[in-house]
Amino acid sequence: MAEQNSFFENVNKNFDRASQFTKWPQGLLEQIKAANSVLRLRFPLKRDDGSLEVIEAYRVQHSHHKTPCKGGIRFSENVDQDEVMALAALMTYKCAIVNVPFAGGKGGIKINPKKYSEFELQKITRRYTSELIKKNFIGPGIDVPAPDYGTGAREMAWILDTYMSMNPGMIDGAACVTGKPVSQGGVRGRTEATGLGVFYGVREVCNTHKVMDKVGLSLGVEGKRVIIQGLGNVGFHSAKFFRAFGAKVVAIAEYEGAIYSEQGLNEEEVFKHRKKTGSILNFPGATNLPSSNAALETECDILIPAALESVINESNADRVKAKIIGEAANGPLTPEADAILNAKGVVIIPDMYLNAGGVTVSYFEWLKNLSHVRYGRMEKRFTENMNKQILAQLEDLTGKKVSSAERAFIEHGADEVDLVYSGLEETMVSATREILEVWNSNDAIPDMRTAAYIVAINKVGTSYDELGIFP
Ligand SMILES: NC(=O)c1ccc[n+]([C@@H]2O[C@H](COP(=O)([O-])OP(=O)(O)OC[C@H]3O[C@@H](n4cnc5c(N)ncnc54)[C@H](O)[C@@H]3O)[C@@H](O)[C@H]2O)c1
Repeated sequence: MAEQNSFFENVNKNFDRASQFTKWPQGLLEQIKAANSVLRLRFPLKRDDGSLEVIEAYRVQHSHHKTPCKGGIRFSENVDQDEVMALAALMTYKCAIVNVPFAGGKGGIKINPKKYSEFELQKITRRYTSELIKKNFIGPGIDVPAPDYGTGAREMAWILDTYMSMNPGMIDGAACVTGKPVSQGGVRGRTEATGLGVFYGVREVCNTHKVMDKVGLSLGVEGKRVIIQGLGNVGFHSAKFFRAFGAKVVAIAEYEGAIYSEQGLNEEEVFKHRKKTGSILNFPGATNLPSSNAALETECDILIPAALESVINESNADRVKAKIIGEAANGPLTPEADAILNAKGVVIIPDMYLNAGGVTVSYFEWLKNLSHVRYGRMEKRFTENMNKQILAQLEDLTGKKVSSAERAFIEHGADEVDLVYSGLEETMVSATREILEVWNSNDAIPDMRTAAYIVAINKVGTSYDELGIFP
């Protein structure tokens, strides 16, 4: 097997393939690709047993064509500078595609969070935040972190508290980080946003005749057999929405193994079982697959890798049987796997926009924090009846059923979660259509990933073009 490229090289390889379909000069393309600012940190942690350990961490601001930079913070043993640069680059392209006015950033701390106590994790997070503050790598208008692999609302609250302690009285301070608990300025719907966005994006692709004819499947997600890799934040919520909208989750993989059930798995029950027993295996009514990776190679309509990068590569791509792959994780396919699967006619819905639900809803949270408004429930009481009438009239007028998010929004009034869901749905549907339109516009564009990169490069390129080059 040939030596694998690094993750950042893979991102740039995809970029280069797409850039041939754009009009931008080579120099500008090189600037768009480059990771502008890379912060490499080493700091000490005093562990609970009194010993000292050196912690390795990064924050990368990939681009500054818009501010602030935006991107999650990952806690994982695999973190290195290259990975964080790649993830930050993907954030730049992702934000451009979904028209979120941020540039890409990403952070990473090279730890396995399971090996540290809660107190130690808090110390690591707070020290990391203080380093970001000192180096001007965090702030509502500078760079705004969010959750990613291995982190969640708890860590975001620690970041907020550290930021506010070191910037007392700052009126917009809550906007320094997103994905916070709702009680700390977070927004309802952020936790499930990435998984819901994955669902909306895949559903829109599944509603497209051209794609479904190509892969030989009937229209719609209903009844489709789905496999999910990784039952974390993104995988769990993707599974939840696929099931809720009539698809069947036939297999779920975690790092310790994978389970299969032709009848379909309930992700909530699987999650509880894993919590109780410490393993996904031996779930009542399901069969254990021979290995975790076997799930990737099991027959299904839609495969959702929602764990980590490069899980589908040259060594296993030809055994993948899915007809559609929805890249919920960042970079789950290497370019070699991409080529093998494209040659087999598989439709791959690319990470750089499919998992944009998180950053889209983070944008809503950031706006909420800056505007100091509360997307409240007051309006709900006053508008409920009126909205029911609007719903009936809308269905009469258009002669078709309104979407579930529209229905929720209209029936229940301007509830925060409804606003978030409908905003997210509109964003994902428009982005999918824009990418499919570019893909269909030129037979030489090989796949959806290339089309998505073309959309992103054109938007970032236009920004540079209009702003001019300083000085
Ligand atoms: N959280 C977000 O809002 C968000 C947004 C955009 C993209 N993403 C991407 O989605 C992916 C998952 O992120 P997350 O936030 O859900 O992380 P998470 O930590 O909540 O969950 C990841 C899960 O994957 C499992 N896993 C790890 N290796 C595995 C393997 N080899 N096989 C099967 N399962 C494995 C882990 O045990 C964990 O349960 C990452 O690539 C991340 O960058 C996350």
